[in-house]
Amino acid sequence: MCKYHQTKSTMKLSETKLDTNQLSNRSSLKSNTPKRSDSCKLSYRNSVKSLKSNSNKDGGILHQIPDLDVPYMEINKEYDILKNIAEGCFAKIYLVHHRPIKTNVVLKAIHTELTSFKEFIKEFHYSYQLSHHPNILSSYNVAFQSNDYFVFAQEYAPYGDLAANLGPGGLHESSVKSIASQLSSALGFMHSKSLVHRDIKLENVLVFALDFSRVKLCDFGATTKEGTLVAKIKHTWKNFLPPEVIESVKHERFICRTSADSWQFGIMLYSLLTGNVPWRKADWVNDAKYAAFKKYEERKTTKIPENFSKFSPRFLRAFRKILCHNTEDRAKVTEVMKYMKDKWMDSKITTSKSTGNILGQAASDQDSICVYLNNRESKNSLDENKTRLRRLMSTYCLETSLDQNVVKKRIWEWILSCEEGHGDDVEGY
Ligand SMILES: Nc1ncnc2c1ncn2[C@@H]1O[C@H](COP(=O)(O)OP(=O)(O)OP(=O)(O)O)[C@@H](O)[C@H]1O
Repeated sequence: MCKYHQTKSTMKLSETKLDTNQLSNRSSLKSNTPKRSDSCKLSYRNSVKSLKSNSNKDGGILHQIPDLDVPYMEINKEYDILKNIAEGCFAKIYLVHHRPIKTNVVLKAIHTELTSFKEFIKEFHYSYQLSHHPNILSSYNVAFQSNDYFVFAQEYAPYGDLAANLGPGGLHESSVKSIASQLSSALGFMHSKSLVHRDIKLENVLVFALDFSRVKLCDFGATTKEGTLVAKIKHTWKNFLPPEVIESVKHERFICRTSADSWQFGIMLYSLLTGNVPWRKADWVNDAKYAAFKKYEERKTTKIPENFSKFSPRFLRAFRKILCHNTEDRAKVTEVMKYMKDKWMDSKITTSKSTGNILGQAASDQDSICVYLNNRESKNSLDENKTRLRRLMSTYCLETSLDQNVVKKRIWEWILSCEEGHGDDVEGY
């Protein structure tokens, strides 16, 4: 069997055929350093063993980001690029064919100007170490630098991400339950190791079966140990940010908690069930939809907010707990499992689920629009990405027929307004 395709339970680093040792002919990044690929392998073999046997809450060795070096190699030396799958805010995602092993894998290539080497190693470390969970994307023990990119290898998700699979009316309740249970398991696993993902969104869940019976969490670029002081992640949808993050003072750090993942998980469930987001921003002062929900969640009114009226009373209870404003009282991600036997949508509600009624609000969320357009348009995205972007925007009920000159102007305004705070969006270790 191809070593890339071994099941996670049997995948050991010593058996991973294409590992950094196989890149040993390539010059080390720092020629005066010892052969770092050896220490990388050793370190990881130990840590995988420890991780499996380590049941204590602090995650043990998982939190020790190794002091690795990676070899230099040009991608085309061993790989044929088959497809540019996507461009995230930080990374280019390529489907490639690895000639020596004759197999297809994905390379995530992060521009060296967009990340530090330390941050890259941190993402690679968490991606690799969490890989043995069945609902977490498998990353391989392959990392290198190529020209201006830090690169690591992952398995390929044939059906893209959840955003690309979500229509305007949302998914069927049974599919959402299946996705919810898999993500609850993946996130519950991370939380049991005191790790916070910090960027739960539709684009970070990859689809391996068209009936959603196999989905996997990806993108551990923002993953952080619980309790660490962090700054806001700027390049993400504001709709998904929890209130405590929205409320955090600009440029000031805050303590990262697993409750933030619970919140984003709750917003994702809403999005999957409805094809919409519940509000533009969890800011009760400036967002009427969130203000109405907060009042209901805090039992200051019995009036169900209009955009929540389509859910069953039982699932409304779940939403109240997972979208609880108070982080101390917010439900854990695993709480959703208690509701698997209940109906989630209210069958009495017959109105169409697909009304894009937050267009007015969402279209004014220029940061969200610009983050995406800036990211994809300015990098000469492929048509495929543009289609995906349009689909994604329609999922979030964002205007898709924008005047491109207006868009460009907004992008530049946004870039200029961000420049001042650039570099604040990544936490320290
Ligand atoms: N292994 C994979 N197989 C298929 N598609 C993938 C894979 N990894 C990533 N993608 C696609 O590429 C997109 C971007 O990937 P990823 O989130 O890792 O990059 P990023 O630059 O860190 O993203 P972000 O913009 O969220 O910061 C994903 O949303 C998904 O659509």
